[in-house]
Amino acid sequence: MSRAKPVLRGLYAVTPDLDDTASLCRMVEASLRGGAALLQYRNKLADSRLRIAQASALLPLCRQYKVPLIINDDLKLCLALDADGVHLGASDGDLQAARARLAPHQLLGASCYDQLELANSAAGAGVDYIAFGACFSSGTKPQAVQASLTLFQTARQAGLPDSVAIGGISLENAAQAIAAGASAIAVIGALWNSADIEHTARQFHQLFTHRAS
Ligand SMILES: Cc1ncc(COP(=O)(O)OP(=O)(O)O)c(N)n1
Ligand SMILES: Cc1nc(C(=O)O)sc1CCOP(=O)(O)O
Ligand SMILES: [Mg+2]
Repeated sequence: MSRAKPVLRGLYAVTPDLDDTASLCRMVEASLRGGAALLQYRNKLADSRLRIAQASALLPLCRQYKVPLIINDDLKLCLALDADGVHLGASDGDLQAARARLAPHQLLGASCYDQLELANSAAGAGVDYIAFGACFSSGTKPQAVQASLTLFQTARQAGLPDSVAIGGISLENAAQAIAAGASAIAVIGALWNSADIEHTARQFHQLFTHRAS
């Protein structure tokens, strides 16, 4: 049976660098209860054994909530687990080669930073979404380049794939990124550092359900 491609809209929760897998799963489940639409497994501090263990633990949780699990950086891990997609940045491998190895239902996302040229070439390589950032100043990645919110509308008008806003997204500024044309908002700090992850995820989610488009 062929599997449909997930819709890319809403809160895109990106995991924190946690080595305690049980805590990670509890936090992720709270975000899923709150309505996270996509989950990215990203752990920049874990070795490959821990990454395999954590992604393997998150996959059944995501399946239970019918939320796609996207693996950051690691196409091989995505393929080994039959996860729902992979996110690649500029130094994480060739997008066209990744597209060729992924099944049609698996998502491919690409970081485009502040560069429309990268978005154009990512689109040519067959990505499902492009990500622009940092949209705001990011505590997680303070060195990230700043990306203008005008990129979202320009990308949309150029017929490029759906775009994700990342970098410093909070409950205070997320509506600006959505109004600018972002289909999804990728969040680390403002979600996982909040006192009530489920409630915070729900508030992000509601930013999408309370508007027409
Ligand atoms: C949705 C999304 N957008 C951008 C990134 C950043 O990717 P990259 O530039 O490869 O940096 P790292 O996340 O690998 O540090 C992302 N992960 N997700
Ligand atoms: C992983 C990442 N990539 C970025 C980019 O600009 O490409 S900004 C970023 C960090 C996002 O974390 P927070 O929501 O805590 O700012
Ligand atoms: Mg990367």
